[in-house]
Amino acid sequence: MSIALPDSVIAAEGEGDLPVLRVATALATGEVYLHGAHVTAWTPAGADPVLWVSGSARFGPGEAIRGGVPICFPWFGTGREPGLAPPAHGFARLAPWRLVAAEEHDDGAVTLTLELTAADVADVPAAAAWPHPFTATYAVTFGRELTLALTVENTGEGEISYEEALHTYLAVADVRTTTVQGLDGATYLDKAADGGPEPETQRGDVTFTAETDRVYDSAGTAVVVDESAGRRIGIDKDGSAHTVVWNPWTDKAASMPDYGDDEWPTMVCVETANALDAAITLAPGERHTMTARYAVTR
Ligand SMILES: O=P(O)(O)OC[C@H]1O[C@@H](O)[C@H](O)[C@@H](O)[C@@H]1O
Repeated sequence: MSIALPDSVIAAEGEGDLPVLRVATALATGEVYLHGAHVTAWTPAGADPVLWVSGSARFGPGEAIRGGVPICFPWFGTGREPGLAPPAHGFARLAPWRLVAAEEHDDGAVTLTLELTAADVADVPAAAAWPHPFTATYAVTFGRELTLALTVENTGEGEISYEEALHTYLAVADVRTTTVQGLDGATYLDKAADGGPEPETQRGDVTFTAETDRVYDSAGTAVVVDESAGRRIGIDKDGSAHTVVWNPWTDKAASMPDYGDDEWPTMVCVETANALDAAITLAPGERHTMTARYAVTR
């Protein structure tokens, strides 16, 4: 099925010859690859790019793009059961999503809707580990705000359970002078700590002085305060019990082949997620939507 595109959207060949949709409106520009339904760019008019993509990112079948907004589904990290990973973070970011709708709204914002079903992942090797019927629908709205809404429907006859994250890589001038507000008092699991899985409690704003890899119990708004750039990125959300904050710092950066050794100061991931004990369980016919909205302010 070919979908009619508004004038503000073009279909093109992107990096690695992968199909990409590029949006250009008076409000913003943006880009989404069908591979992984991966949003790789969003730049509101008059602003600097908000999403970060590594200069070493790999674009190709079987590769997850390093940067932008990878979709983690139906597991997060290594998942809650043995036998899911590798790959980390599920198969959705490796899968061929389909464009099912493209709409320009009266205010000039553009929504691209992509879909992935169990049938679409028949040839994705990692999907064999989670053999459940589902339909995932991802509505991406590029405007003065970026809105990402991931809906998963259980189309089978048994219960399904999954984890999910919108693993957003945000561009910052210097992570060492960046803070994340909104998580004060939240408990978190520190995946970077040697001390084990005991939850800790956030005191004040999150600052970055070492590898940071934390899953916060937080359903509320977070704000990335990028002091050196003089801008703030607000992340408002619905249907999400966790906020994950990640920066690999030096050693982990050096260990990743698709991430430049010196790139770590220029990004921070603030992820809208339902992981671990907040995994979503759906009865047959049920659906769940997780939404993240990003806005830039000075
Ligand atoms: O390298 P990946 O699979 O894209 O994952 C990047 C990071 O993603 C984060 O969400 C995880 O908490 C980290 O542990 C992980 O290292």
